[in-house]
Amino acid sequence: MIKARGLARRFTTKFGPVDAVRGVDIDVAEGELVGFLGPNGAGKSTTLRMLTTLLQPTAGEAIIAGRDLLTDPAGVRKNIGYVGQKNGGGVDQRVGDELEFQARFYGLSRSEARRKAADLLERFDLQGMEKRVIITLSGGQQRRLDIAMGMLHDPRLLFLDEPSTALDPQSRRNLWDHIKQLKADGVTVFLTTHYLDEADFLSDRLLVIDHGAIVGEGSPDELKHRVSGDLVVLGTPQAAIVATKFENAVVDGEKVSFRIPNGDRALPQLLKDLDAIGVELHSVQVHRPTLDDVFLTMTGRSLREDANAA
Ligand SMILES: Nc1ncnc2c1ncn2[C@@H]1O[C@H](COP(=O)(O)OP(=O)(O)OP(=O)(O)O)[C@@H](O)[C@H]1O
Repeated sequence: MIKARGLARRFTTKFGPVDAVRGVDIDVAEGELVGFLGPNGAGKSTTLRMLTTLLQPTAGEAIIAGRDLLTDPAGVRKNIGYVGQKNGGGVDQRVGDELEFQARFYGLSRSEARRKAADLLERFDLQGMEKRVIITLSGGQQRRLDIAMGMLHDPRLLFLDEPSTALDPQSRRNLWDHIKQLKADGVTVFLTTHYLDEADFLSDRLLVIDHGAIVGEGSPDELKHRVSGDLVVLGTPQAAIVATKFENAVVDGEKVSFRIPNGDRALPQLLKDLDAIGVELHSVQVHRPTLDDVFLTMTGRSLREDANAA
């Protein structure tokens, strides 16, 4: 669905050139839900704007939904949906009017537009809201309406830019369910996010971008396994002795922690070995690595801190 090679964008500013995206390769198969994860300023929006024809790349090429980005941008536009960070349509319009107006814009007849609007309102849990003025909808309802508008022409590939920004936790979960449903309906989804929980929950596969370059790729679980291993924390009065057995072990009073691959599977043998050398244990915990551990290992920075600072 997406095959991009060496896609790059340099901005010229009065302070000199800014290489926002430095030659990225992106492959997305039909039916995948791919998360594009990175901190603020990493180059997510710039990449997305290039993939959706809104911004001309300074180098590289791409085939999007079967069309050539450089030679057939109109063809790309016809075959994709794009939901930006601030869509909203005409905020002083009524929900139903706006959907029908946009549907007519895509060439649907009046009756087809009405049918399509009703269908999308139901699909995105907005039944009965036709007559509401858009600005009176809740944040979550407005986001769902934005996505409904992006789906008016039944694109097989949908781009979502930071879909759940500024939503409360309950609305975010609800929106995520709708995004998962799109995938279940066969739509290929490519979304940008700087939220670890969103990337983890939604993505079949993640592309991690930092400073305009892709620094990691894989399913959330693959990335977590590959980079950090599981964190094992043992409570024992002999913490210092246990620490000598593991590389990178950290002792904190009567606690010792260290990382090992597949901690849950390794643990039974490990406990037997410790017992054999007379180590007395009070508690045992295994923590699976988080995507933040992954990001920290890849870039030396915590994405959580970046996200909190945003
Ligand atoms: N029009 C522009 N002119 C100059 N620099 C730009 C322009 N647009 C983006 N940049 C710079 O390019 C880099 C990447 O920006 P981009 O908006 O793609 O990041 P992002 O990952 O989407 O961040 P955010 O999550 O904040 O939207 C940043 O350093 C940004 O300041």
